[in-house]
Amino acid sequence: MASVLQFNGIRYAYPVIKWRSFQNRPLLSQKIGFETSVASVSGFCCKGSFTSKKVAFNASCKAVDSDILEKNENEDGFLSGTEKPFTCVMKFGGSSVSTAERMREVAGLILTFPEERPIIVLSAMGKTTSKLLLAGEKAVSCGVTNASSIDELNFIKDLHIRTIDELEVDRSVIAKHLEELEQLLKGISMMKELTPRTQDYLVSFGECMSTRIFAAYLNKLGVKARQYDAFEIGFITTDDFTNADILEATYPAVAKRLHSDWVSDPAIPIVTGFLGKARKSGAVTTLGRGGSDLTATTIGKALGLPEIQVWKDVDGVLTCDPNICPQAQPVPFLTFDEAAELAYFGAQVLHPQSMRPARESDIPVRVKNSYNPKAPGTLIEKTRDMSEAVLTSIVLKRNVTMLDIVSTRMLGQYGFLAKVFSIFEDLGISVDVVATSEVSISLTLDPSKLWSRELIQQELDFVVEELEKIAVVDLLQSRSIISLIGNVQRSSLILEKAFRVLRTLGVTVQMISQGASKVNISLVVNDSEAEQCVKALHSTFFESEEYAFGNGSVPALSSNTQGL
Ligand SMILES: Nc1ncnc2c1ncn2[C@@H]1O[C@H](COP(=O)(O)OP(=O)(O)O)[C@@H](O)[C@H]1O
Ligand SMILES: N[C@@H](CC(=O)OP(=O)(O)O)C(=O)O
Repeated sequence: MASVLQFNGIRYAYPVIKWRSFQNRPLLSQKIGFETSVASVSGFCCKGSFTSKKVAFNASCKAVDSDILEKNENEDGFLSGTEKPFTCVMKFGGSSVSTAERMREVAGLILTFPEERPIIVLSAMGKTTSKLLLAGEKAVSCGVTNASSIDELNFIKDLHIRTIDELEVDRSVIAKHLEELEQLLKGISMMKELTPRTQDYLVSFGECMSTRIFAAYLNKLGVKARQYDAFEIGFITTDDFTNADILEATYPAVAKRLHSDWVSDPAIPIVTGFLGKARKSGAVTTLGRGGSDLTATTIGKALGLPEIQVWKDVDGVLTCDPNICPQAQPVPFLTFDEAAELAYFGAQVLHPQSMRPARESDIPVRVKNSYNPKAPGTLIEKTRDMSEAVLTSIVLKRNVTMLDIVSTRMLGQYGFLAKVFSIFEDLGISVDVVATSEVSISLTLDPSKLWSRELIQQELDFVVEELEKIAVVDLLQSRSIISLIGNVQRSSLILEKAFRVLRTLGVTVQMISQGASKVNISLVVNDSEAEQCVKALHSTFFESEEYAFGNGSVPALSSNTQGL
């Protein structure tokens, strides 16, 4: 028996007989500790319920015919030449591949699952991206003669050459990139200018080098791997340098390229995270800091994969940033909406846009710890049991600008709101949190937009000037947004508890907003008080005895993880 799915014009045949024979084999998920998730993934690996479950993984996949290729099956029950090449995408962040030792461990982790055929997405090694950005800034003012001795350049060279030597792969793998990187910094110092376009090209060296080293290392181990620069294989983006959006054309292009290469010469793809190619200019773009998560979910959607894994240096998505609350605990389950909101409101652990492709194609995302693979991690899916859920996570976004805008009643109510938002639209500024009354609006401006567009005081002054034509405006800087992500159906309970905490601390909440997403309540406070508030809120919601996730306990470790 075989099933055939059609996706992006490619027909995939699934070996149902073979898959059924996997029934007694530990699943990937079990092996790395996803015990309670087995119910959600069992459909794609075995149980004979393949046809319906598998199709459900990707709405774009279309069941074409279930028996038509039956006669083409080989002895194993596999269809020769039409087997679906990849079983998951695994993204490893900078912290997972920061040294030669870490690269060895990640390779070992991948090889723990010989039955899987993953696509690997890698970020730049460790803090390479931040160092490249700093090197670029220094190059602008250091003078051509000093460009070669910029500290960050030498740090990056040392790190990569040391890694190559320790992994015993050939230095030639990245020699050209190191040479070109130095030339580029000299060019920047000559021009005394670093445009967003050049900046993206500059930081692309990080991912281009880490993937080349890792692919060479796998090949040295005898595991056939092929390196890919995302901007060469169909990642098409807008021309918004430093924060580009992925365009729809990416999905079929990437699927076609990875699939056809596999068919002609099977090898594990090692793809650069974070990078794309601008549709109009053809230049290299980046997807915003942390963008490799988005690369991974884009590949997951493009190929209709059953699972997307993002491997980090923490035990999953936590109840709070562990740098603020060291007692933060992993959240076992999240919905796409919760994860997106959490990321959007500042949790560094996931890229804000990364949930979109996964949600659109309904592919589960797992957040795992490459330093602690036995930890169950976080499973992100479309829905979860919210019956007892209260609060999932607390997120802090600092350095926010807030505007209080009070109408001078020159316009009617709807005219007033429309005019205010058209001013922001014209200036291309995103608004984060909004609270309105008939004659006034309080809102916060998205700080990431401010950074990426270098929205300086002058531009803020211009916004105020425009708004002052119709309103009295108060510009309030150094504010923080505390986002309470959870079950907003229980907002009374959340707010009652939260305000008790804030009253005890003597903190005044300057704005409150309950998002239409129904998973987020945002509170605006002064920057100087924010961290103390988050700690106290975390202690009340997550460290007291009455706390429970309300969605089942953290999945217990599977006995199959013992070998890891
Ligand atoms: N709610 C949260 N849950 C987990 N980690 C968080 C959270 N908020 C902030 N973080 C930080 O995010 C880091 C992981 O994200 P990131 O550095 O982008 O990982 P990677 O580089 O491995 O992709 C953690 O080390 C942690 O310090
Ligand atoms: N290297 C890029 C992209 C990325 O996703 O990195 P990480 O996975 O380490 O967050 C950055 O630092 O932003």
